[in-house]
Amino acid sequence: MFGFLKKAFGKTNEAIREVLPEKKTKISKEEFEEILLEADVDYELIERLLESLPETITRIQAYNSLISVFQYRAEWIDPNAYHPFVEMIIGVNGAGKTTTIAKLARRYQKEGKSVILGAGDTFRAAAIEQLSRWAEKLQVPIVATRQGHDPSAVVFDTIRSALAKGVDRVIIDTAGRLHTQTNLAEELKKMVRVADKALPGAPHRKMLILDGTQGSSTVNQAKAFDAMIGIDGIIITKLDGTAKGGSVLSIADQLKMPIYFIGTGEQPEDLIPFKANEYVNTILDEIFVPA
Ligand SMILES: Nc1nc2c(ncn2[C@@H]2O[C@H](COP(=O)(O)OP(=O)(O)OP(=O)(O)O)[C@@H](O)[C@H]2O)c(=O)[nH]1
Repeated sequence: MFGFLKKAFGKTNEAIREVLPEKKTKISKEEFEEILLEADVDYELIERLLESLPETITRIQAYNSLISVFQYRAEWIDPNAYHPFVEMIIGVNGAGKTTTIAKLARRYQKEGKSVILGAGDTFRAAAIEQLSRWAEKLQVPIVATRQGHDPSAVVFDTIRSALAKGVDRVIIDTAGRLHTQTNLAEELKKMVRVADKALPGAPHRKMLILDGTQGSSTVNQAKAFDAMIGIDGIIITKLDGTAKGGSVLSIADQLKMPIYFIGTGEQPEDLIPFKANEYVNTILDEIFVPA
């Protein structure tokens, strides 16, 4: 797992090495500040972190400082607590929703769970096609209608089909953009209401997909979606292709929501559970000489 994370943060680690060509046992406050800036951590957060640190910083001190960002109370949702477990995948177009749905489906299959997909982005024909292709590749059933049809009908049919067939996990795609933001909010709210009608309590998890290459600016997107329907958790994609790995800290700090997974590539296997301690250690391994 550690190796996977290292690979995912390759570009961020390169950026750190530019600031600090050689690993050290202690670093100065200025060096720590520069490293965090280079990794795209929000400046206001950096200032806060530096405030409580001494002029020269050891690994333990840096660890305690960075890990503190993740120490907020958040409710973690366990898919195994529900049958079927219904999950809605939310986010702007291009964030990586479709690919992430494929990754989740593959992951659940590996856990021995049966999966059904719902093609709830009926705004774009391409989205329906793309998800259908993944369904075929992964050999999972999919409920899809034609472009322009009501996505809430897809939600209802997908959940009912899961109930009828005893499927374990339901993953529903949603539109990332409609003609107006108000339309999008109304559509997402209706999808949530209809899910609850099909199965009281559903959807159990509304998962937001954030594009890691967009850095800390994704925080505003997240707040907008959270205001619309309430977000239960986050997946950050494309961290493998960017030096902005530090944005995870800003996202955690500002949203205080569970970060469930990070996307580390374009293949269905490229999804790893996010663990704050591994993340912090991956960054610190690049700064400090091994103890
Ligand atoms: N390197 C990398 N690429 C990713 C990752 N996740 C998604 N992508 C790529 O990002 C692009 C957009 O992903 P999609 O899954 O199509 O995104 P979407 O949010 O469904 O976007 P639309 O299809 O435009 O709605 C694709 O080329 C994916 O292969 C990731 O974790 N790492």
